[in-house]
Amino acid sequence: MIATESLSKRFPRVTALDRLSVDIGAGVTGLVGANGAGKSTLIKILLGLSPASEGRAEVLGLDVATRGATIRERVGYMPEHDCLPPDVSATEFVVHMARMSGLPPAAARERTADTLRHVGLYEERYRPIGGYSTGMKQRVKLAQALVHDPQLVFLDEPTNGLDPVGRDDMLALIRRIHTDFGISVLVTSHLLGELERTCDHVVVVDGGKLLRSSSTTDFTQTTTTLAVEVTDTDDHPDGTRALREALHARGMTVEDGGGLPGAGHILLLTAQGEDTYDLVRDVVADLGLGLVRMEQRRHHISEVFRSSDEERKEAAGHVS
Ligand SMILES: Nc1ncnc2c1ncn2[C@@H]1O[C@H](COP(=O)(O)OP(=O)(O)OP(=O)(O)O)[C@@H](O)[C@H]1O
Repeated sequence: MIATESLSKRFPRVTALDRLSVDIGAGVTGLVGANGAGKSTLIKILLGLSPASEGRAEVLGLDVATRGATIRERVGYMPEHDCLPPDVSATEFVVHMARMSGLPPAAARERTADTLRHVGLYEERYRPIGGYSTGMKQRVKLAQALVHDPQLVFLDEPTNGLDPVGRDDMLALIRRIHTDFGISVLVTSHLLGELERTCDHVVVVDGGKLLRSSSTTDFTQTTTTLAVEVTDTDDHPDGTRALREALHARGMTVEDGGGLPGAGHILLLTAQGEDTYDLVRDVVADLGLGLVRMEQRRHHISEVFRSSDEERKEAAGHVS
């Protein structure tokens, strides 16, 4: 769907993209990076709206440097910032955008009604956009990106400014764009957790460079770390501590489950094969504790950032 080869974009004071080479296939792909990482710049280059300084890129097999107009016919774009006219209704605006994309009047009206229904804006479609909530405005922006039935959509920070419920609704909607209509999605966010849940594939950029590109399942692959949680008992009012001490006594290295939900009651230890499970089970039973859970931990995407930060700090340390 998208391929870039050593793509760079330099502004006078900053390099927004730095020799980025990445291949993105069909499905829902998350483009994640902190503010200023170069996400919006990449989208503008892929749409043929902004020229690259170096390198090349293709979208749907079309060269972005020469085929921008054709790319924009086949790709929908939801920009990050508010860009909606306040005085017109969602219907008027989306019909206008459909006409701009080349749909005849009747088809534009029909597609607009269908798309607004799909994004959950049907009831309010004749009210002026100026009176809409942030969530409703985001849906109008999404509808105009979808109205001409594109093969691919670029969604730039679609959950920006939404409350947690609004975020979840938007993420579910994004997933359905692919499952219900077969449209592939490139969605940007600076929030890792939401991409972990929504995307098939995640591309991580940092300072305009590619940090990692892999399937979400690869990101969240299981580790050799076991998370163990036990109950307290009358004999052991702090069951977690009792277990930690007992495992220590058997030569195991045990850490507190710091960043995990319910932290404090969770112990982390490295599994040395199947025997570790049996050992933990036996120690828990000997102490008379209840075993709430014992599971292999999964990686979180945020760890990719943490380890790259650590690498940077380490590199800086070596220089100084
Ligand atoms: N037109 C421009 N002129 C000069 N610098 C720019 C321009 N557009 C972007 N930049 C700079 O390029 C870098 C990358 O910006 P970009 O908007 O692509 O980041 P982003 O990852 O989309 O972050 P955000 O979500 O905050 O928009 C930033 O340092 C930004 O200040």
